[in-house]
Amino acid sequence: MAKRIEVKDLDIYYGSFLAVQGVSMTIQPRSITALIGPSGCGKSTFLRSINRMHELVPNARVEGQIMMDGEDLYGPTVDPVGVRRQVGMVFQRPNPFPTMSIYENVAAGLRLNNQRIKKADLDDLVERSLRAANLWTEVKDRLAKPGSGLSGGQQQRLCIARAVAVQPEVLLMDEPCSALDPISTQAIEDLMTELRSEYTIVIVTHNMQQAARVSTTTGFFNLRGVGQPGELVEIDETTKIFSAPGNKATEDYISGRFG
Ligand SMILES: Nc1ncnc2c1ncn2[C@@H]1O[C@H](COP(=O)(O)OP(=O)(O)OP(=O)(O)O)[C@@H](O)[C@H]1O
Repeated sequence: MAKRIEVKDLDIYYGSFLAVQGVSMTIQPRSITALIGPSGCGKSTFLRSINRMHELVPNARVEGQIMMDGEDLYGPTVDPVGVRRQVGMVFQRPNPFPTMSIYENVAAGLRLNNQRIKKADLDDLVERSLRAANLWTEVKDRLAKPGSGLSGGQQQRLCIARAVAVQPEVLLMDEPCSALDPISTQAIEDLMTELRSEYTIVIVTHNMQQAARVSTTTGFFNLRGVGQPGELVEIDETTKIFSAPGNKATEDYISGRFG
């Protein structure tokens, strides 16, 4: 299921404001790529360009190319809704559909994709997704209860179950643990490590220890200067970035000298 993403010379705009400039990188399948960097350097903007959510902002656009297993995600005939189905996203704050039950939260996307799905098949997929998100045992006796009644960490795992239910190729996670306590954070990190074997995962995090713990590859973004666009400074194996980065700015950032 996992796919390789190749980004070439990507520029990302909000209207006339160039927020991110000249990003080129390869994101490997069955791996976790962490994106780190100071506030405002464009990590979230870049992440949202991978599933074409960026263009939901009025007048926002990209130039350049993002290829997923050879297919240009911004090709003229490509349906952005289809891209978002293949490239799932988990946000900073858990955002389950508040009035829906736990079951319906996971089933909603499946129903949208396949309106004729049989109840037994849906039950099976909901269970599988909740198991994949390490949530099944905690919720199996309360599937009809609202998703909003779960703890923050459980809600975030519910959102991950909802994202994996539609069997995406890629999972984007924008600071998925920043609203969670350390125990829930560990549960999500363990889950990411398990999901790694099946997906291409890209995570934005401010937590350097988290990037070091969970990711295989780390990309460091920085601002070229005040009022200047963000750029990808370097990307390499996580162990290398945290032990011997190639760039002074990366070293300063990971050692806490700025950001
Ligand atoms: N909807 C928007 N409209 C206009 N400009 C935006 C919008 N969202 C972000 N920006 C701008 O784009 C730049 C990059 O922002 P972005 O949120 O991607 O950075 P970030 O690295 O993810 O920051 P943080 O770590 O604080 O979340 C910033 O200058 C920001 O002000």
